[in-house]
Amino acid sequence: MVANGLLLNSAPQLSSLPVIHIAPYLADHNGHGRLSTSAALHAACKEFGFFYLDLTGFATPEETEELGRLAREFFALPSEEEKIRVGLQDNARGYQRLKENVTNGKADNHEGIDFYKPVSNPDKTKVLWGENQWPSVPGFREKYEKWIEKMKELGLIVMEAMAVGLGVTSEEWEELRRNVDDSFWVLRVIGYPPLTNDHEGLSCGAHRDYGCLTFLWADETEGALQVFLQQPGLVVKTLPPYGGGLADEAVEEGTWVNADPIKGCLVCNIGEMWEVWSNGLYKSTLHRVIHRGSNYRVSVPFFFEPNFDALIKPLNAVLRMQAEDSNFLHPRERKRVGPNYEPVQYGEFLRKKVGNNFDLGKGKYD
Ligand SMILES: O=C(O)CCC(=O)C(=O)O
Ligand SMILES: [Fe+2]
Repeated sequence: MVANGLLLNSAPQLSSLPVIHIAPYLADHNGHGRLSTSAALHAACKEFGFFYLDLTGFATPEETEELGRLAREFFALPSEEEKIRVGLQDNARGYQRLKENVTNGKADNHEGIDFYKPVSNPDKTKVLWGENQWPSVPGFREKYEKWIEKMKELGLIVMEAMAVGLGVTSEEWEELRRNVDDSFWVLRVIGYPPLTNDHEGLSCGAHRDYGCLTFLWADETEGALQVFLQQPGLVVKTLPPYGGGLADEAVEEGTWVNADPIKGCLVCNIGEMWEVWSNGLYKSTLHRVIHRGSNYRVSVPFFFEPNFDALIKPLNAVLRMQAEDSNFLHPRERKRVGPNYEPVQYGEFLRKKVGNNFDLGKGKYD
């Protein structure tokens, strides 16, 4: 990392990423709990684009530990991995070997399995439109399918809570809900061997998630996931923000901080579609994984995404809020009020992203 021309090698310990409890939102009797969760989400999305979600009352640490155990069992079986390679299906669903995913032109030091929402008319000759490939590890499919159902439910809960935080009317919420009620979700099960000194890339290169909400469970490994927090005065090279085109590095002011796991919590962050909905008010924040320890790290991100045919455009509630705030300028573009983003057809956008994977030298997040 370059800071004021100096190289910083270690990420400072993060103390400030907020922890937001989902329980008050679930067990609300008077509206107060809901409003407090919504207000906390609003503040976290404006400030960081990242937060911890405490799942007490919704899921137990035992459930997530089991996901980790099953993932390890799978990654220890090379012959099983080869049976479900992405190339055997639609080039998106299935197992990707170590270093096969590329971010910012460099191979990522991880392997993983990708699952997507099943489609009703599968055709493996069309990118994204094939069938999921499940490992034969006993219990794997059953436990992961249960987790997917939970994460879909959580996605709708958090979406509603966020919408409330933005002051949407009930009609506006219904409209937004119709864009996410058949989420074209993605689940990744990722295995990270430790980085070796001769590896050119990272465990997972710096990127912004491109969709809606990411719910990440990771094992107890510390110092691996890092989040880029803006901090005036500290200059580092990063990627350009959403809409900034592909890959050229930009200079931003900030610092990389660790987002270590907290038991009972998921790490949650917003993707670029939320940046569009919120007209730039919420940030889709850069993050990366640098795993240098001695253990094999496992993480399981669930990407709660819009419906495939959703049209994503700045929400009226946000435009109202920004119009009332005479000081509002788009945080990055310094533009005046009004929509700062063109509408995005989610499915088309995703096809381009995933299509990139199969062009030489490009990856999921490029
Ligand atoms: O493994 C992690 O901690 C993060 C992975 C990630 O950022 C991603 O898959 O988008
Ligand atoms: Fe990510």
